[in-house]
Amino acid sequence: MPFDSLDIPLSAIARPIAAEAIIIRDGVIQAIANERNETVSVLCVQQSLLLSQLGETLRQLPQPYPDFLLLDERQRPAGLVKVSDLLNYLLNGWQKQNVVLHTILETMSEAITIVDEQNIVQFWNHAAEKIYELDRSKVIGTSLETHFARDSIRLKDALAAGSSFQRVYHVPRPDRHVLINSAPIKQEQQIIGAISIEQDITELVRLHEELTHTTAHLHNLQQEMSRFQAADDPFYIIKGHSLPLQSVIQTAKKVAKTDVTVLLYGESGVGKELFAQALHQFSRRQEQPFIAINCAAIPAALFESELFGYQGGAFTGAEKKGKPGKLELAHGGTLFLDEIGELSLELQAKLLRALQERQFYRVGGTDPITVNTRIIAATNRNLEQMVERGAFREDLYYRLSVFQLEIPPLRERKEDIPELVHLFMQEFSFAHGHPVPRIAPEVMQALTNFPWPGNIRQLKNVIERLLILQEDGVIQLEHLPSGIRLNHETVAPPSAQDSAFGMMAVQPFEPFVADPELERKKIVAALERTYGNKKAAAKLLGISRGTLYNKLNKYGLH
Ligand SMILES: Nc1ncnc2c1ncn2[C@@H]1O[C@H](COP(=O)(O)OP(=O)(O)OP(=O)(O)O)[C@@H](O)[C@H]1O
Repeated sequence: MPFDSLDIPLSAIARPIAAEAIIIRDGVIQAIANERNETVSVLCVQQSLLLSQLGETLRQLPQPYPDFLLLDERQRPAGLVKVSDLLNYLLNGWQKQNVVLHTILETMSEAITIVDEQNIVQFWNHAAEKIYELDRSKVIGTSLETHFARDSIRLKDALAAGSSFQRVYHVPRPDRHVLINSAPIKQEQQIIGAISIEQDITELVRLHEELTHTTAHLHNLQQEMSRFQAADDPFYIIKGHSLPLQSVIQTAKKVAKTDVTVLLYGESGVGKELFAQALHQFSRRQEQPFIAINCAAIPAALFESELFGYQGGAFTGAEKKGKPGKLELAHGGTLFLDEIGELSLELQAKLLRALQERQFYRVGGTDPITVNTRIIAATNRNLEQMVERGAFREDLYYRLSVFQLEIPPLRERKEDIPELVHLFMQEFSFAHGHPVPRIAPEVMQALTNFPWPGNIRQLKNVIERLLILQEDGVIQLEHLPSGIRLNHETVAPPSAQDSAFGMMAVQPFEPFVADPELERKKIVAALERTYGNKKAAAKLLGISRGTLYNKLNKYGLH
């Protein structure tokens, strides 16, 4: 039997028959004599018979079925078709077709499910086993509802409504995205089951999400670039769109246009120097020098000559013709006094005098020097407390803090972290000649939850380290410094503020969640976040894979 034929070529099965064995009455063939010369009733049929006709034909006959007398085109006897031969032929053909059909279904990369009219699974192919991680031995003969949430079974629609649908996007489980083709299986207008063919597009969805992410990032970069090209906003070097940071920037822009002395407050590494530079660039003095001096880095003995300069021959080792100090070099521009809290009381007095009188003397000099220099100072110390303790002069404090700008630490503007991470990742990748690696979601989560005592400087260092340690273009949790990993493992439950931004869709897991609905949601979110990868989801949730499987069972999340 050809694989695709529904015709039964009767002549191929027919046995030869002698003309004298045929019994004709009233000109009509009535019967034949068999080998033992007994009379046997026959059914006269044409050369070939459609399978559908065969069923119909047999149904009209008495049982046991008679043999067939085959007629040729001119209605002359052409041979005898024995019912047993016909059954053998049909059985053989059915077996062949069955094997072919099975091979086709098993070779397909789509998940194929066939249910009967009771929604009991009759067929479950290899691709379905793989996609749903369910062995056929567990599925065949059971209801789909034992494995999938009731309202996620689209086959039921095909069964109930008897309608077909094509390429319907569906999420049968939190970790799976499929396109379904489904149709009822009908036999003579009666629905006897349904079939669904599901194409797994999980990977496609994941890639698409990544692409959207990358495109959004590219878009941000382009925006930044255009701002850079416009070169009209010196504050663009200060990255971050959080409200606390943006509000400091707005205030800084206002004070930048004046000549007022500014005191920048903030923890180490928050970007005080960046602010000082931007303040200068945004001021009328932008064409004039910006000179920075770190009060902590210069030994007290040298500080005075650094700040005020010295006269030729003022002391041994000094240049003959003398040297201008930073205050003088910054004339017309800005002098940035970093770490002002480290200045000794003696030097504080000297600095105060210079600021008050707007003139000073070089070390060993006798001629007063008058300068027009704007002062911006910065500190990570609490100067008010230092004043109370007598470690900082009160008059200098008031002189410097005409306008105070407090730069918030990174932990108070966590929403800036993903942006900064991506930015530094790009910068360092470029510098090291690497392609930009991908960051596993749990890494971003760990970075965002870390309190960053060293602020942006520390974050920058960590990113550079990650870039060196990354493997295969992906940064994983194990690449993080142990302190950050430890914090990630023990971090407190999410605050309302944390969940305000998308990167934090999944929050660290609390092992004993009292509210099962909340626990269920967390698990679903983790599976979505990890595209159904249970190992990664368990890691993200901070539980073992076994516990995750137990919980999936408990919540029916299959
Ligand atoms: N908002 C920001 N965007 C991009 N880079 C930043 C930002 N803030 C700080 N940085 C970077 O972080 C590092 C530390 O910044 P900066 O030196 O300005 O901090 P600081 O507050 O002056 O530190 P310290 O008090 O220790 O002197 C620098 O490399 C700086 O470029």
